[in-house]
Amino acid sequence: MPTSLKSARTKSFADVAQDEVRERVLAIIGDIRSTGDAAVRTYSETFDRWSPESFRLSDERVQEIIAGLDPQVITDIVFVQAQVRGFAEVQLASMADVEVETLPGVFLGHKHVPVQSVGAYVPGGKYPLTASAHMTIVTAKTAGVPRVVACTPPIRGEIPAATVAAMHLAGADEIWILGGVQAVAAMAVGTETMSKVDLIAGPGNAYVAEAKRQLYGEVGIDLFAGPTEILVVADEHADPFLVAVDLLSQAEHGPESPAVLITTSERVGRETMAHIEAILPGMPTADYAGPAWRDFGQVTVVDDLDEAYALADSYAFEHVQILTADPREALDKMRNYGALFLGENTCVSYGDKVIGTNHVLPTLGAARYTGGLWVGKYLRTVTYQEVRNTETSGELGRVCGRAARVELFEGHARSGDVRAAQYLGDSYPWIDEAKARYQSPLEAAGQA
Ligand SMILES: NC(=O)c1ccc[n+]([C@@H]2O[C@H](COP(=O)([O-])OP(=O)(O)OC[C@H]3O[C@@H](n4cnc5c(N)ncnc54)[C@H](O)[C@@H]3O)[C@@H](O)[C@H]2O)c1
Ligand SMILES: [Zn+2]
Repeated sequence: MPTSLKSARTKSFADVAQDEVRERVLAIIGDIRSTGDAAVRTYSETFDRWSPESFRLSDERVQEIIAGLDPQVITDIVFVQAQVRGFAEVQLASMADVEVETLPGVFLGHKHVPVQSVGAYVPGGKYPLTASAHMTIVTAKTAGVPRVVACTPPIRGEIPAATVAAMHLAGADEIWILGGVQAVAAMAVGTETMSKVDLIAGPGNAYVAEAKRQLYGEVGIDLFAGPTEILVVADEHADPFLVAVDLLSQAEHGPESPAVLITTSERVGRETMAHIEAILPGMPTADYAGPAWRDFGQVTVVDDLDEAYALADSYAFEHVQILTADPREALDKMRNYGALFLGENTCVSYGDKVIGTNHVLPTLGAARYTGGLWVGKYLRTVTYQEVRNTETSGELGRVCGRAARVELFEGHARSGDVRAAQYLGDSYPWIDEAKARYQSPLEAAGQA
């Protein structure tokens, strides 16, 4: 039986705030839909105190911003983008186009066609999330998306220079300093200055994630990627100090970010909690990490690792870190997670910032039905068919006629009938009657 050493104060952020978020987002989208750029500007002023002449940066401005950066920042961006691109290319190569002959002369196939325009949302309200530019833009460009519009908010009234550099180096075609619902809505519905996109990708806070959710259908979205979540599965071999550091690394994203430890060792659970209390006071981002841990932090002791995996699966969390003697076991035993981090030599921060797997990942249980952002999310798998054998076409026509009439679809059935008649000589009274009633328009004109 699981024993709780620390439970969350409130069940989840979704339970406490979702209604308020939903209504506010609905109103903002409605305003942007009706008054376009004017509403975008008003909301940018209200939420970000940001109202430049143009929200879109010119190429010259982008070059100036890049020139002002420490060269090491650029070198690191280039390194990380190479990791993200390299892995995305391997994933792309795993997606073969197919064509198969299923019956004599029947050719069925699928192709992967890139989405033609993408809006990449790069968060930046609390932190300038430079790495999100690699994740959304490099991956879109690897998929072959021709137009990528990149949006990020100003941070405390300033343009986030490293993020702009990352957007440019990733291959963004347009760079806009615009955040929140106003950016997502402008990209989805279009305004006087923004031409709308086909799909919006990228993570964000509860408002951004909700805006994508509400606009889905009108525009494509990658997935529901809201406030960060971390869950650690640890056995008695885990180092409680490391567990504490890694839990706080994700709690710092914001006060609504849950951090959960499931362990087979009560000692590891208690020592981790004590380390967290000791680390927090000296942590510059304690204003976010502290409340996140206090309100949404959980520690549960279970009897064995199978119970730990089952409990972890029930959370379906974004990030799941396995700190056990045999971390790879989780690959076979776990089902619900956005990304797995196996063993103490890696961590969620590597996934977030450097290693090359995508950090845009499902939250709030979305891991039950989707993985994270990857090159495949920017591709549409479209099918085609061709029948090169008339006899097979006639035989399919007979089946089509019968199958469609079961559904009372006479029109569908007739498309099958005409082919069965033409290629196999079948006769259908409706064809004879329709042909008898037919009058050629040329003859009709001649008679008049
Ligand atoms: N799931 C993932 O893959 C993933 C990855 C990275 C980051 N994240 C999450 O992204 C989020 C980033 O959040 P952030 O806030 O720092 O940046 P953000 O860019 O997502 O949001 C900032 C914007 O929120 C808007 N906003 C702020 N308060 C508002 C209000 N009261 N009403 C309406 N709009 C408001 C503002 O317009 C601002 O531009 C974090 O929650 C982080 O955990 C998720
Ligand atoms: Zn993180």
